[in-house]
Amino acid sequence: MDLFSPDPTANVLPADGAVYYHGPVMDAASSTRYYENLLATVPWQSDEVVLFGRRIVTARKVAWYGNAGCRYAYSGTVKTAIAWTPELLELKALVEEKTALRFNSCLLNLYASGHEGMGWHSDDEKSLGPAPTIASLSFGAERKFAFRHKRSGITRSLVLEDASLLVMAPPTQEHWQHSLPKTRKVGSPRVNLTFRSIRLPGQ
Ligand SMILES: O=C(O)CCC(=O)C(=O)O
Ligand SMILES: [Fe+2]
Repeated sequence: MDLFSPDPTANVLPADGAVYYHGPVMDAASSTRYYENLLATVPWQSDEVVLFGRRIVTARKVAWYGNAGCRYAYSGTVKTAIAWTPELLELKALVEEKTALRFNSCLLNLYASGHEGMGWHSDDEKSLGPAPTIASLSFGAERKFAFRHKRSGITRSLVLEDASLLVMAPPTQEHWQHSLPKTRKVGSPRVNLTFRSIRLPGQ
């Protein structure tokens, strides 16, 4: 085995969770093709979140794709998923093959540069169920990704490379928060896709 390639069976976290970094999961030509397709074709929009009772418009842009009928209650608004494109279905199939899991929706994030990031949070919305696995695919600029344990405050971080896959398995969201820190060192865009499984009404 190449000493420098990540071991997808090694847990990034020391306790209370399971995070696996697969490194790049496709060749450079494919990743450039997906990156350019996503930048150009996704209807990117600023996200609106309610924080301490105030409405905040984020610099980061988002889009939410999913199976027909996927609705998602999130920070005071209800979102309806956009129908999968052929490219996103290809990426979903790749992620499902790597994780041996199925996903029915995907939240896409666009960070124009290192001036944009995402603060500490857990992906613990009720609609994800009690033990969600989140699979995160990254394209474009390399960015640092950090974890912080909710009780002890200990942190772990890693660099998410172009075309890389990160899998956050249960009970990670229960005990850890994650963030994408802002940085002055990055001047180019990063696209991130987080595949999730939303529980639909009646399930
Ligand atoms: O951009 C990332 O890598 C993380 C995105 C994230 O944490 C989220 O969408 O919940
Ligand atoms: Fe998240």
